[in-house]
Amino acid sequence: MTGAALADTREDTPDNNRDNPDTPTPTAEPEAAGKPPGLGDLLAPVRGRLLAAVVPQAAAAVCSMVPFIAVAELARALLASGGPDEGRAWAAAWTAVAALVARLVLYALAGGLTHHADADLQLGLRRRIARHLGRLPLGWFTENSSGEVKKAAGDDISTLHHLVAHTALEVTAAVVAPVTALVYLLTVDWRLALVALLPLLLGFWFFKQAMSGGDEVTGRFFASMGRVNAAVVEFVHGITVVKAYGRTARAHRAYDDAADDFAVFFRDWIMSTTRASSAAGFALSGPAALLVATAAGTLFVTQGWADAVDIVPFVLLGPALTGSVMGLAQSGHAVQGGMESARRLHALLATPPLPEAPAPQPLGQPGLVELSGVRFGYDDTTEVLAGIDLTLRPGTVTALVGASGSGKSTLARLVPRFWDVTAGSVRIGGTDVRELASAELYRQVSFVFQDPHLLRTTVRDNIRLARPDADDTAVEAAARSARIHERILRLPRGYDSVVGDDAVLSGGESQRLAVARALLADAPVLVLDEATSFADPESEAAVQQALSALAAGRTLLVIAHRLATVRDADHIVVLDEGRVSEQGTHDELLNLGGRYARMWALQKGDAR
Ligand SMILES: Nc1ncnc2c1ncn2[C@@H]1O[C@H](COP(=O)(O)OP(=O)(O)OP(=O)(O)O)[C@@H](O)[C@H]1O
Repeated sequence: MTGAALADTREDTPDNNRDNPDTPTPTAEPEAAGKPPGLGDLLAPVRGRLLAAVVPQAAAAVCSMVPFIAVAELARALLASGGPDEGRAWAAAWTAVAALVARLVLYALAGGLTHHADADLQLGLRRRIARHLGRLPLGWFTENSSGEVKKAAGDDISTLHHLVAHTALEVTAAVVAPVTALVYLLTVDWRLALVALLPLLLGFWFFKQAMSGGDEVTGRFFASMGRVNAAVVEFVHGITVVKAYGRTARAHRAYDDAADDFAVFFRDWIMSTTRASSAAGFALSGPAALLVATAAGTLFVTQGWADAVDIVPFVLLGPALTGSVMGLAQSGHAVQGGMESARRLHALLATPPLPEAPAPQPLGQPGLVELSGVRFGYDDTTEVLAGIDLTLRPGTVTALVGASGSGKSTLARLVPRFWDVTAGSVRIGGTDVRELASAELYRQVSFVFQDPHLLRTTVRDNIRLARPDADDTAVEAAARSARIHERILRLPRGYDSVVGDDAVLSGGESQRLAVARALLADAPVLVLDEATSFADPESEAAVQQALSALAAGRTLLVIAHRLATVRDADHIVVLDEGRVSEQGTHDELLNLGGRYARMWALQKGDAR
């Protein structure tokens, strides 16, 4: 991906500002002092609307009980001992109709309010995340997988949808409807009403039994499930190695063991909770409520404690007392899921961005890159670069070579400010990269790394990503220089072929496409880290030659493992454990007879 292209997605700039105390500290999303932010903080922007939605929802829940109450009253009016009361019967019927209409309107109002709030919340969160991602150090993206970002920006925000749009309303209805029924039943016969509550109390008790040790069991469930998933992922990822080395049976066994452990745990868990949860389910079911209402009603009537007609309301409304409790358990799960998502979203939003210089400085001589006293470590314990002084001049190619792990890629990535130095400075055109506006920085530096990222669009648009207005001649010239033009012409639709669709490219071809893209971006500084490593030696040499020709007026920093491809570089820098151990031209370094000369002899021997 070219720097110029990335510039569009970034707004701000330097973190790790240990060297630069004047620069403001990174502005991660604020957190309440002492308390980790949670779901409540995330929902704060829509809290008012959610509360406003609860009012019509509560009224709708009352209205949902009114038709049952009306039917009960209708029965009592028609079956009254003094004969049918026609006026009361009609009043009950009309009340039922009015309540049904009101319920419809109120539900729509409440649902509209929460869905509106949900849409705003999602939009706001997605914008915040996109803005925040654009301000994170580029290095953050090398350490955090796109899967994690997708989970937060996509899945976690979607999880919040159910919570915001539905859960508050479901909980309100699940509480208000039974309370309405209970209040009415208390007015009919308070003794029978208390008896009708028995299934609810029993159900709660059994439910509590079923859930005992819930946190511990849930923890074990996820741990066990995690082991199964890890075994599957390991098996699938390593399938080629596993097969090639004939270890299929062993890899299978790891998966079998994890699956067996999970099966044993799950069986024990289900066995231990099945009885209690089934009993809870039965106690809270409609038939149990009916059974209690009719049995208690029969007793009351036969004992002369109540009129037969007063049993009707209990038969009609008894099931409503318990019907919504199981739904409440589901809502509990939704809240738990929402809290988990909120935690992840907050973690992402709390990642410190690179601070942007308050007053960005203008650029001096474009293309001049100076590293002075550069020290850097990914953590506080290990120093990867231990004092680098280096000048990359416009019009020259500088090659970084050295053993694996000597810090070449780290050094190259400090130029486009993937991270900030721990000490020292990186200057472009005389200005510290921390003092440059990020858009300016990415106009100055393009980079191509070993694993180029191509977008699922036409080859042409992939090449002109950084300069969408570039004409076809310019695109083709860049492709020619990167030695990929001929290959593109052989694609089914040439430059209009779509990557991943009818443009299926090898690793080396993708890299050359990325090089073409970087060339077209035309930044004064070009950083290439193993950018042609997948290419065969012949085309790698050809691309490197083309790049050298293009170096006129540009500053090139090249990392290549094959020394033959950089022997013509103007300046070769040998890194050893984070320090420059030798530097000079190919011939100078060979004459020196040091590390470079040994590496060269070794690679020449290999080549023979
Ligand atoms: N993102 C990272 N987080 C933590 N440590 C890292 C990270 N990237 C590299 N390192 C460590 O920093 C050291 C230097 O790595 P670097 O990739 O810069 O070396 P290199 O010379 O480019 O190696 P190679 O030639 O194998 O690519 C290594 O010890 C590596 O493990």
